[in-house]
Amino acid sequence: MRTITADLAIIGSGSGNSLITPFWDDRRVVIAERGVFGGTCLNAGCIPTKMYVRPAALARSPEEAARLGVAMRTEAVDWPGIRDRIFSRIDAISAAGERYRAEDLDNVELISQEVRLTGARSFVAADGTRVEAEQLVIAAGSRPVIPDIPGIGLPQVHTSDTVMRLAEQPGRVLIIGGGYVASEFAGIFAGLGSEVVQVVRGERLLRGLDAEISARFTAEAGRRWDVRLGCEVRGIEAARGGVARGGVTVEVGPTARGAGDPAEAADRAGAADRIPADVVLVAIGRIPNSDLVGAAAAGLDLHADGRIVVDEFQRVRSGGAPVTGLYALGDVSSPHQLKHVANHEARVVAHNLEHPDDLRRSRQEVVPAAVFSDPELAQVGLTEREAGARIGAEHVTVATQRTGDTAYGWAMEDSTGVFTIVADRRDGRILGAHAMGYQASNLIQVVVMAMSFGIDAHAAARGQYWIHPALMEVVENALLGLDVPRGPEL
Ligand SMILES: Cc1cc2nc3c(=O)[nH]c(=O)nc-3n(C[C@H](O)[C@H](O)[C@H](O)COP(=O)(O)OP(=O)(O)OC[C@H]3O[C@@H](n4cnc5c(N)ncnc54)[C@H](O)[C@@H]3O)c2cc1C
Ligand SMILES: NC(=O)c1ccc[n+]([C@@H]2O[C@H](COP(=O)([O-])OP(=O)(O)OC[C@H]3O[C@@H](n4cnc5c(N)ncnc54)[C@H](O)[C@@H]3O)[C@@H](O)[C@H]2O)c1
Repeated sequence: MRTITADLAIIGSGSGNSLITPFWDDRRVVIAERGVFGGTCLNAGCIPTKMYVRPAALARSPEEAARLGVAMRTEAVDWPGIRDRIFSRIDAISAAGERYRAEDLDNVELISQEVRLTGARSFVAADGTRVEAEQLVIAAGSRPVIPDIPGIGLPQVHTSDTVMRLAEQPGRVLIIGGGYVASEFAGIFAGLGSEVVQVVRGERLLRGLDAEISARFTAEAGRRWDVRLGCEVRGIEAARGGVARGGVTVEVGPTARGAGDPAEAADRAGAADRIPADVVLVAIGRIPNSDLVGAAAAGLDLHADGRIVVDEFQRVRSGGAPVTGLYALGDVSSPHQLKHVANHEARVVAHNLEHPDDLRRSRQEVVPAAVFSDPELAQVGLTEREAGARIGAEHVTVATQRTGDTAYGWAMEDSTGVFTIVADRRDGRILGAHAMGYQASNLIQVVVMAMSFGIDAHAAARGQYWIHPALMEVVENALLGLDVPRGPEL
């Protein structure tokens, strides 16, 4: 069997692909990829989902237009056309990236197979090819969790990996889960006109977000699609006729968990709905692919949830100590599972590979996130409760601005948008922000910038002009609503 000796070996072609900088032009690099080249974000994650979000927003715009006195109608949604537009672009980028790595670069070898670690800086591919490297990076990502439910293997059951490539738009989608993926797809399918039933174990959607925003979003989602809170899927069966295009029947009942006494638990277990659906989407979290690379067998330290343990320089730990020349980045090691975090870590690792005597730390203090659902959500930093626990509730000041109470909100007749900022009342330091509504992911970036560069709330509000009457005045007003010390003004 062949053994390749490399200066750098990378497992995973998502964020890992960006590590091959010009520095490696005269050095030997191996990159292994078991699936589609380019990883999750490009092929089945951020990019295609957001390319569906836009047509979904357009398709549901008649509802908003009617509020403003414009009568519009969505004539039709061309799912195959939308799908093919999205994937003709994406598949071409993936194929070109693969070709470039496999054929155009003499110093890079692409191994299109699953590989498993045989040591700290070596691995073996499925066909027996061995790779021994001076430095190795594990950028193996994560994959959807599949629950152990009867019928889970039916062809109508999908994950985010497959649901965007359906041959036709489903009439009715049943979505299991209340997190990011579930809430984004619920918004997409409902916007495009599919009936959506979202089955959630807890009492709120997106429970990881600020409690107020999560409660407001749960209420908004319930107005747009059928949200079954406190429920679980007990089984999925192929429908015997009745459901168009060979769908399924899904048994959904209240969660037995949390029922106080056994009689109530028994009642809950007995009650169940049988819900027909064309497609079931499972979206209950993602597990790190550390098992696929054989991280435990190679002696690498793992967190309880399967993530590889790294230090602040992204060096992998084994027996508590960092392993020289072995790094991990992205979903396989990060608690965030966000592409902008994986990209940042890849930039840090790229530097550290090239400068082993001058290591850089990855910075995780101010990590924003957005959920591109309907309505859109965004967050950064601490919630009010977390801030209270951190600095004492008496030092926390919070202001919430409704979009509907600003000039742009009047123009939109907005009734959903809110922007909340949490700060330290002693010095105006911004601790967090939580937003829901139109363009929430863009609006929050101003706060991300203030937090990243240490601009206090009053300086952010009054140290610059805010264009009037732009939507961004929502953020200005939230900043002005905080009880913080006032400094110089523009
Ligand atoms: C539906 C969806 C929507 C998302 N939307 C957003 C968003 O809007 N914004 C955002 O910030 N994040 C989003 N994310 C999260 C984002 O996609 C991930 O955080 C990011 O892609 C992780 O990058 P990565 O490089 O760590 O892993 P990946 O891109 O998953 O790359 C890992 C690669 O390693 C390969 N691999 C694994 N094991 C092996 C092995 N043993 N041998 C060889 N190859 C192997 C895998 O096949 C994979 O291609 C979304 C995720 C999903 C699922
Ligand atoms: N816009 C974005 O940035 C974006 C979009 C999609 C995904 N992502 C990333 O991908 C990650 C994974 O997304 P996700 O939505 O799969 O996970 P998630 O962690 O966001 O949500 C998982 C949901 O499933 C529920 N759940 C867990 N186990 C369950 C079970 N056995 N039965 C029923 N429900 C169960 C949880 O309570 C939760 O509501 C996210 O955490 C996020 O970091 C980001």
